[in-house]
Amino acid sequence: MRVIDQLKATQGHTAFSFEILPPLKGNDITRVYSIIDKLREFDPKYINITSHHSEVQYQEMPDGSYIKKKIRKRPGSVAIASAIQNKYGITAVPHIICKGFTRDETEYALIDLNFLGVHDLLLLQGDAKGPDKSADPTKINQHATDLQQQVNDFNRGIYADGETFEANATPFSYGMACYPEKHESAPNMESDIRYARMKVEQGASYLVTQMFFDNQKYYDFVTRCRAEGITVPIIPGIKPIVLRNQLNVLPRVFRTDIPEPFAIELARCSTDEQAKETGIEWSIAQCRDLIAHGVPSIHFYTLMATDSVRRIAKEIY
Ligand SMILES: NC(=O)C1=CN([C@@H]2O[C@H](COP(=O)(O)OP(=O)(O)OC[C@H]3O[C@@H](n4cnc5c(N)ncnc54)[C@H](O)[C@@H]3O)[C@@H](O)[C@H]2O)C=CC1
Ligand SMILES: Nc1nc(=O)c2c([nH]1)NC[C@@H]1CN(c3ccc(C(=O)N[C@@H](CCC(=O)O)C(=O)O)cc3)CN21
Repeated sequence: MRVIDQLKATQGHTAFSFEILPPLKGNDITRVYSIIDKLREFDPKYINITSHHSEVQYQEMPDGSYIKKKIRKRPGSVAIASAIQNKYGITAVPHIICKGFTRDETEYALIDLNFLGVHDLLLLQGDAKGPDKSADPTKINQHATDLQQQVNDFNRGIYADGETFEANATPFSYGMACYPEKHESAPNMESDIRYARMKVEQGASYLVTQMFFDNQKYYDFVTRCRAEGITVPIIPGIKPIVLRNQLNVLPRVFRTDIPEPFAIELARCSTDEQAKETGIEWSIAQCRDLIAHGVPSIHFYTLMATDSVRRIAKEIY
């Protein structure tokens, strides 16, 4: 069932979903299955699979010179999405990103996903991992809204080069990202919400938030979006903190505030194990409050935090 239909079918119960990363190149899919097996009992309505483009790295040669290498550390999002759907019968949502992929490459991924019966996507800009000077910007989608146009065109039977084909009987549906604390490159919140509204007007059936640790920021953001005419579900994204240094890393990398009481508790932790326990408690409190506010679903970012997500889910579902 499509994500949006899953969200509509919750009948007042907050649904559970989570996001996984493809294994590092060289590892097999059993790593993915072991995460899903740990979280399956909480009835995930859908599972997101992140997408990672290649990164440019310089490798030192024996003679002291360097060669430039493009390395894709975590390939396989399309295949993993299909494998999950077939093995578990759970809706898989592969991420499709702009950065690092030409429109042609994206088109081939859409064609493969269509053949595989994976019809839910999350459309994102993606993070730039070092400048790739060989990439031709005219061949790459710049913003998530450009990628969205490509998917909409594909749904209508128009390829990236303008050629037409008989549109697929089963079009893609998709969600997109939003930022309760503003995206780092947005000049102001108004502009960020304007683009969020554009995403919805042009076809996003729901929005999922960047991680946040202060629910009030999420509630205020939802109120503002509703006032701006955004009516689709806005799914809160929750990241359990598992490391002491995330107190400083997450605000720097994701521009998300850690509220003072939580920051004080984390600063008091002398081991990562204590930070993990503190993170679990904070997420449980956050989720209980979100559920009390009737959110349709909570989406968990599981990276390094599968055990935490399991313990949180046990408490709240
Ligand atoms: N679930 C997930 O995995 C999530 C991932 N992210 C990540 O956050 C990053 C940003 O992704 P998106 O939000 O998809 O990027 P985006 O392209 O929608 O937005 C990036 C910035 O550009 C602005 N913007 C959007 N469309 C524009 C347009 N047509 N013209 C000018 N400005 C425009 C936005 O307001 C924002 O400031 C990515 O790295 C993504 O992977 C963020 C939240 C959740
Ligand atoms: N900008 C952005 N990119 C993403 O890939 C992304 C988001 N936002 N938000 C939602 C989810 C959550 N994601 C993530 C990704 C990494 C960590 C993480 O824990 N990273 C490491 C290193 C961070 C760094 O230094 O780059 C950490 O120790 O915190 C957490 C959540 C992936 N997704």
